[in-house]
Amino acid sequence: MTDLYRLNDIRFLYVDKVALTLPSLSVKTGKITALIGPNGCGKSTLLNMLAFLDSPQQGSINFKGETVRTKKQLQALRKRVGLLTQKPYMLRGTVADNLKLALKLHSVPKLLWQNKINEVLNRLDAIHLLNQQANTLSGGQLQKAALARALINDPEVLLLDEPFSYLDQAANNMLEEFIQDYSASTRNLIFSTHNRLQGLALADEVITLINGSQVQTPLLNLFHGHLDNHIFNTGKLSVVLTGDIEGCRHISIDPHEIVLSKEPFCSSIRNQYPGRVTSISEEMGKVRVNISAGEIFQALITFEALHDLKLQLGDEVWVNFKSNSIVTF
Ligand SMILES: Nc1ncnc2c1ncn2[C@@H]1O[C@H](COP(=O)(O)OP(=O)(O)OP(=O)(O)O)[C@@H](O)[C@H]1O
Repeated sequence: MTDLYRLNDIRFLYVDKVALTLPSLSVKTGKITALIGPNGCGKSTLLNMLAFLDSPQQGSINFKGETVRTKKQLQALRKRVGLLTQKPYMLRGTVADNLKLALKLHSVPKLLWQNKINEVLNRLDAIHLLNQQANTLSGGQLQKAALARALINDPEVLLLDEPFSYLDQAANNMLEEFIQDYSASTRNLIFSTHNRLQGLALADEVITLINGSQVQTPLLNLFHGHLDNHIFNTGKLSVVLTGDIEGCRHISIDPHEIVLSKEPFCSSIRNQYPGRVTSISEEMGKVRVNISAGEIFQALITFEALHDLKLQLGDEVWVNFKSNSIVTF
């Protein structure tokens, strides 16, 4: 199946500051894709590019097999995607007025407007906002109204930039359900979040960005620090690395690669740290255990392992991982 997007050799700059460097990046068709990474890593910049609002200074974007070359193409493609920006902006007038304008810009016959507006607002449980002035909406209501606007023309791709930012628990749950239902309808959805666990839990595919580059790690157990002679020092603990590594600034350890034990291992594992269990929760059929051991580690273990270890909150436990399970960048 053709990729939804294929980006090649991309460089995006704000004046002379490089915001994105992506040698090759693909987004699969019919999936929920999460774009995760810390503040300032380039998520919004990438989403604006995927919405065809901004073009990179270098490289090419291919959408559904079509390589974008001209301004005319960009303008046409903009209409095929829906973007919910991080800080949505609505024009003066009611929510309905804003939705009508979105329909008008897509040349939808007037006859269909009311039905479409009611349908999209009902879908988001927001029909009560229909006649509310846009400038009186709360942060969460504005988010819903803007999501309705992004959805109303049934886009081929829905792009959501940090959609959970201003939501209370109920609205957060509603949006999570919306995203999960969206996947069932085989539409394409890409959302950005700095909440790694939310991204991992909701998405089929995850794209992780650090400092404008894609990294092949889920960013769990991500630690920053300095490398000195195969010892990576985070300031709170020292981690032994092996192999030919030069000047890395970050390490991450896959939570599946962390082995927990009640006693220290007498084995070749070089990285062993005593800690204390700070939380235990179920996650996607496994058990996530957080351990405070200098740094906070997250381990994903089986229910059998939890049972065998008889782990409880507050228990002392050893965090163990092999040097070759550490990703450096
Ligand atoms: N208009 C702009 N002019 C100059 N620099 C910008 C501009 N917009 C973003 N940047 C810079 O580009 C980098 C990427 O920003 P971007 O907004 O894409 O990151 P982000 O991952 O979406 O961040 P956040 O999670 O805080 O929204 C940052 O260093 C940011 O300061």
